[in-house]
Amino acid sequence: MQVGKRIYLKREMPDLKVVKSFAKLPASNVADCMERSNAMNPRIQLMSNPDQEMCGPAFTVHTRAGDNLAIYAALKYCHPGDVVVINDEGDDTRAVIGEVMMTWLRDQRHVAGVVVDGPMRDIDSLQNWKLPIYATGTTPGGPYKEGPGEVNVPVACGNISVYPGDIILGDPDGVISIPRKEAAELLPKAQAFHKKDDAKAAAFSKGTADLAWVDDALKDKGFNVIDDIYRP
Ligand SMILES: O=C([O-])CC(=O)C(=O)O
Ligand SMILES: [Mg+2]
Repeated sequence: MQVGKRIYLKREMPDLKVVKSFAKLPASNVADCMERSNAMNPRIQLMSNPDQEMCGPAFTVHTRAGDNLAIYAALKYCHPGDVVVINDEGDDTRAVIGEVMMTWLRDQRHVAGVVVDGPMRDIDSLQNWKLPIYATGTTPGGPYKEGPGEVNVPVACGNISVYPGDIILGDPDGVISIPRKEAAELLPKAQAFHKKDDAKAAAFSKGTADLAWVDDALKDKGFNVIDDIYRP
């Protein structure tokens, strides 16, 4: 089989009940429960105007820099509820997707979202869409359609490894990837963390939060609290 031109139609899939449950949690809380890892680089920006979180199994695409033939293959083969995750080899000169392809993904494939580690175009219209769309920016520069590229192989997106079938969760903060095999075990921890985080915000609002630990940490790490002004 020709490496660089493999299009896998099948993936190991996550438990879809688990996927649905993650959709109710902030991406930040879930990432915190993975030792604060697995959050994509902030160059991956929310470009549309969704009214709910993006959550679904990754349908991955590795496309050649500035080329979108492999993304067209994904258009053919992806499924309802998928999040299409695209690695564009770090190119920032050409948009590899725009309104025409997004219209198909929304209306014919009913995907849960699209994440492109590269530029897109037709933002004038797409910025108002409810479909969650993440990309690094926009350019009118268009893509080639030559290949090579691959579908449903491991990809890097926003500096994070994404395997086909990993759970992709996105909200206005950005996007995280949850490893498929660990997702069910992580879910209750993330739900408990989220509850605690809400309670924490309430305690900070009322002034009942206990910040004694800050003094301990500063002392422990050798900080000096100086009752004087800074003099150059
Ligand atoms: O021309 C392309 O392949 C990408 C594009 O603008 C669209 O999907 O609307
Ligand atoms: Mg277009």
